[in-house]
Amino acid sequence: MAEEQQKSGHNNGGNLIPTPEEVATFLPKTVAEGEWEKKWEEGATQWDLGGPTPIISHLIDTGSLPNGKALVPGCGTGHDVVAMASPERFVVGLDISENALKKANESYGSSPKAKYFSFVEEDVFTWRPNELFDSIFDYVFFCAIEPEMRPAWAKSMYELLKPDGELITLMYPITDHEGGPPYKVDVSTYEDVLVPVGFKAVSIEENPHAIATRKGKEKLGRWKKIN
Ligand SMILES: C[S@@+](CC[C@H](N)C(=O)[O-])C[C@H]1O[C@@H](n2cnc3c(N)ncnc32)[C@H](O)[C@@H]1O
Repeated sequence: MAEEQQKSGHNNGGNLIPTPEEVATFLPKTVAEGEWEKKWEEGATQWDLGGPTPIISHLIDTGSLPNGKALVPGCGTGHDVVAMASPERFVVGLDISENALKKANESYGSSPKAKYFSFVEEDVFTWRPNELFDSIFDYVFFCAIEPEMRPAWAKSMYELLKPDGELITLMYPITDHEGGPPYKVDVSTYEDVLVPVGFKAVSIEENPHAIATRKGKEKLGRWKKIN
């Protein structure tokens, strides 16, 4: 059924799942207008933590990140990508911004881990590699896209993962502010788009490792792709 939903672009459970043609009509907003590139050029990147988000280090230390091939969509300067990379886990950091990836390469291009990750300049909504991923980690990407793109985001996550792949969402910001980006989120915001395309929540937990300014505004969601 999930497959049918994807192909049809029909309304399921109140969520419109766009066809690739519809997604293409959204793209001018995020890509052609060059908004993200401008932010990177101007250094208006207040979201950048300057290092990996602490929950990633915790998941690595506790052996709770899947091995295999991992994707970080909207990876920015790639701190999480490099932290996650290991001989057991090859990580692809994807971003549409040439400037973001230039910074990522400047910072990490000569890292001793360089053979375990790569940065790819592509659009999450249209990029479909031949080889699918075992896991995807989304942090500050879901909240950065326009809310009407969320069904297309869910569809992309589904299409980029292997059949039993895992999507890990660090849900942020769980607030009640208006506007964005970042746009406010909550658990149901993710459920509303992930469940109709074929994901099941495995666990949703508070993030005790959030940085001080994000404390109480983050939850870690782990989702399995079911068919
Ligand atoms: C708010 S930043 C977050 C970066 C990083 N995840 C972090 O937490 O530091 C969102 C990133 O998504 C990228 N982005 C926006 N739309 C994208 C798209 N359609 N495909 C790939 N990357 C995209 C932007 O260039 C930007 O680097």
